[in-house]
Amino acid sequence: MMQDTRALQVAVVGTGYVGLGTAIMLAYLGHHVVGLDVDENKVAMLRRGQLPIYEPHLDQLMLDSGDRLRWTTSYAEAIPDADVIFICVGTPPLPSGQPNLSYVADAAQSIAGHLNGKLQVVVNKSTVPIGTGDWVARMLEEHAPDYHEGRYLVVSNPEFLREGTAMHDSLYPDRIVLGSDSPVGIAQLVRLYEPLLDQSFEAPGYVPRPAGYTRPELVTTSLSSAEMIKYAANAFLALKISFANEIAGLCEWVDADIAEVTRGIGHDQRIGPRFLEAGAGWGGSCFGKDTSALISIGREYGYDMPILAAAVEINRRQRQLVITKLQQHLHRLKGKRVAVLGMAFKPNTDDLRDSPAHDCIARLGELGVQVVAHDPIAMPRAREEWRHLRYHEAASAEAALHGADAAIIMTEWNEYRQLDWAGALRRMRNPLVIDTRRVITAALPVGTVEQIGKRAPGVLVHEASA
Ligand SMILES: NC(=O)c1ccc[n+]([C@@H]2O[C@H](COP(=O)([O-])OP(=O)(O)OC[C@H]3O[C@@H](n4cnc5c(N)ncnc54)[C@H](O)[C@@H]3O)[C@@H](O)[C@H]2O)c1
Ligand SMILES: O=c1ccn([C@@H]2O[C@H](COP(=O)(O)OP(=O)(O)O[C@H]3O[C@H](CO)[C@@H](O)[C@H](O)[C@H]3O)[C@@H](O)[C@H]2O)c(=O)[nH]1
Repeated sequence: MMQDTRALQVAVVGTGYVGLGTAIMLAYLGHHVVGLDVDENKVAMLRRGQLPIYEPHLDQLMLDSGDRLRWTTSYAEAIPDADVIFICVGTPPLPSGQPNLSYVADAAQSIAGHLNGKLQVVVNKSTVPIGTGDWVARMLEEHAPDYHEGRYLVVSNPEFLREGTAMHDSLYPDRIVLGSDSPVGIAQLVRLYEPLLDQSFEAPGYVPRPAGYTRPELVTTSLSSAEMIKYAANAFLALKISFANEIAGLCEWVDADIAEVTRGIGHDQRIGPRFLEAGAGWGGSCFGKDTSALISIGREYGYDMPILAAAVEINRRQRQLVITKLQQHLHRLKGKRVAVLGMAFKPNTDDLRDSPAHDCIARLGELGVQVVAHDPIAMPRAREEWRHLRYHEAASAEAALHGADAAIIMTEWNEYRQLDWAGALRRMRNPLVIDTRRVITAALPVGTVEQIGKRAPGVLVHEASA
C-alpha cells in the first residue's frame, strides 16, 4: 500500500463496469475515492455494500479498500475536493453507429459546475471519438463558475479491461495510456498510478500477480492519439477473431480443424495465440459499438474502412451460422425444443449487451422453436433485459438438456465444461449439440457434437462404433 502522503482524492463519475472497477482499484491502491452515479438505486446498493454487477473478486477488493471508498449521487459532494476526476459514463451506440455522447456531455457539464478553481485534472476513461477530449475541455471552461482558460486539464486514459477478468486486468495491465497536451496533467496521473507502475502494492491473494509479470508500459501520447488507441485496439482484436472465424469456415470445407490451425499460427510470435478462438462470433458492449464508431468516424471524413467493415460482416454471418448448423441436422425446427446454454456474452460476467446468445434465442423464436435457456449467473438480468424474447428458464444445464431435441452451447462457462455430457446426452430426446465454444473436448459414446471450424460431425462417435 502506498504512503498516505502520495494518496490523492479521486472522484469517479459513472459506476458501471468501468467506473466500479476504477474506483475500487484506486481505493485498494490507497487513494481516497468517491464514486458518483445518477442512478440512485445503484448508489443505494453500493452504500449497502452490494455490487450492482457480477464481476469476480470485485466484492472482495471492495471490502479490502475499507473506508477509503464512498458512494454518492451528488456532484456537489464529489467534485470540489477531488484532485482527479474520472469520467466513466456509457457511450452506447446510436442507430447511426456513432456513439451517444450525451452522457459524457451531461457529466462534463455537471463536473464543470462544481470545479474549485484550483488544479484539478479531468480524466476521460469512456471510449469516445477522437476530438472528444478537446470538446470536454471547452465544456469545462464554458460551464465552470469562473472562466479559466487552460486551467482545466483533460487527460485521456482509455480503459482496456475485459469483463470477467476486470480485476486482474486493472491490477496487472499490459500498458497504461495517458494522452494529454498538458505535462502537468500527465504528471498528476503518473503520481496516481505510481503503485501500479511500480507494482509496489501488495497483491491480493485472490488476484495474485501473474508469474513473470513485472510492470505495465507507460505510453504517453497526445489526447487524440490516446482516443484513437482505444478504438484501434478493439478494432484489431475484433478483426483478429473475425479472421479466425473466416478461416474456420474454410476449415470445414477442406477437413482441417481451426483449433489446430490457430495453435499452429499462434506460435509465430508475430501473430500470437490470443483472440483467435473461432466460435459464435464476438459480442459484448464494446467490440460492436467501437467497430461501428470507427467506421462512422471514417465516414465523416469520406474515408472507407473496408477491413473493419468485413470484420463486422463476418461476425454477423458467424451468428447466423449457429442456426444454419442446427437446421442442417434438424430439418424442421418448428415445435422442436432446443436448449441454449449460456446467455452472457462471455463467461464470468452477467453482462448481456450484444450477446450472440440473444440473436440465437431471438431467431429460434422466429422459427417457432421452444427455447429452454440457462446461464449460471446472467438469468436474473435476462429476466429484466430480455423480456422481449420468448424462452423458458431452466434451473440447471441438466434440466435444460432433459428431453431437448438439440442443444446449443453459446457461452463457455466452466460449469458446462465440467458437465457429465455422456449422461446429459442420453437424457436428451435427440442427442445433438451445437458446441460453438469447444466446451466438449472428449469423445462421447452417444450423439452428435457439431463444432465451429471442424468438419461435421465433429467429435461424433456413434454408439454402434464406440
Ligand atoms: N464495459 C467494459 O468492459 C468497458 C471496457 C473499456 C472501456 N469501456 C468504456 O467505458 C465506458 C463505460 O462503460 P460501462 O460498461 O462501464 O458502462 P455502464 O453502462 O455499465 O455504466 C455507465 C454508468 O454511468 C452512469 N451515468 C450515466 N450518465 C451519468 C452522469 N451524467 N453522471 C453520473 N453517472 C452517469 C450510468 O447510470 C451507469 O451506471 C464506455 O464508454 C465504454 O465503451 C467499457
Ligand atoms: O478468441 C476469442 C476471444 C474473444 N471472443 C469473443 O469476443 C467477445 C469479447 O471478449 P473480450 O474481449 O474477452 O471481452 P470484453 O469485456 O468485451 O473486452 C473487450 O472490450 C473491452 C471494452 O472496450 C476492452 O477494454 C477489452 O480490452 C476488450 O478485450 C466475447 O463475445 C468473446 O466470446 C471470441 O469469440 N474469440
